Amino acid sequence: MPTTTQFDGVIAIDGPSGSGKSSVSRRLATELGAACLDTGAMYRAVTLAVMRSGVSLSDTATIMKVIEGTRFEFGTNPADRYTRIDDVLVDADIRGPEVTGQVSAVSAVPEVRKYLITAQREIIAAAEHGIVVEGRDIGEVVAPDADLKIYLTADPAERARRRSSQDGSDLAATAADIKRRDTADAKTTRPHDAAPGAVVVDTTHLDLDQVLTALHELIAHGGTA
Ligand SMILES: Nc1ncnc2c1ncn2[C@@H]1O[C@H](COP(=O)(O)OP(=O)(O)OP(=O)(O)O)[C@@H](O)[C@H]1O
Ligand SMILES: Nc1ccn([C@H]2C[C@H](O)[C@@H](COP(=O)(O)O)O2)c(=O)n1
Repeated sequence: MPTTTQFDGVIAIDGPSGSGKSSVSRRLATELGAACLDTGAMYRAVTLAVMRSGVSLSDTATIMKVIEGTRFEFGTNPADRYTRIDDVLVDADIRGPEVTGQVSAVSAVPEVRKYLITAQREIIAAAEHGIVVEGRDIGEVVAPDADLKIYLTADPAERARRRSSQDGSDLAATAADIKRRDTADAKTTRPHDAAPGAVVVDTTHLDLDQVLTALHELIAHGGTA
């Protein structure tokens, strides 16, 4: 079992789709007694709200009216992470194929990013006992002064294998979807590159316990390998 390390700062975890950001962030936050923020869930939630509204993705002004008129809530307790839209839990809906197919396009709208980055910084500032924040642009854009920046990655084939064994999806279709999303996300963020100052953790040959052990060692040594 990884050792528990005292930490009450900000940890940024970025990486491509399926690299293990959510699983690792939730466990790390639990072991540190910190909060955790899934920024991908935020992009997914606004995507769902926009899709439900029927607004065209090219109509930025109306998209923003929909988003600003919607109540979003994001739970940051790692034991009880949730996403609500207008008081209704939407965790299953935001991870379904329809939202996954549209989220890169909505995330590419600059006004949407500005809105969510402001919200993310507010949540980070309000965290009282440290926070682990996961996404694609945390170490570079959202929290460039994070105390520790991690770039979590794994071979695309291994990422597809993990995702497909998690949800029972067809391996080839999952690999194609991961590739499509990495390519689409690369137009907006840099899922293939570590942020300046980030430590690269390649998990291709590491299980979750080994990843957690590596992260606790990094925290204990001030972010150096
Ligand atoms: N080191 C690991 N070894 C084995 N399986 C892992 C490892 N890390 C994550 N997994 C598994 O891989 C799958 C994808 O992980 P996870 O959802 O945490 O990735 P993610 O980077 O948050 O993905 P996305 O960006 O698509 O939300 C999960 O089933 C998770 O349990
Ligand atoms: N900081 C972030 C987080 C996520 N996104 C976009 C790109 C992803 O395809 C999508 C969903 O994220 P996931 O739940 O798969 O981690 O949201 C982003 O642009 N910036």
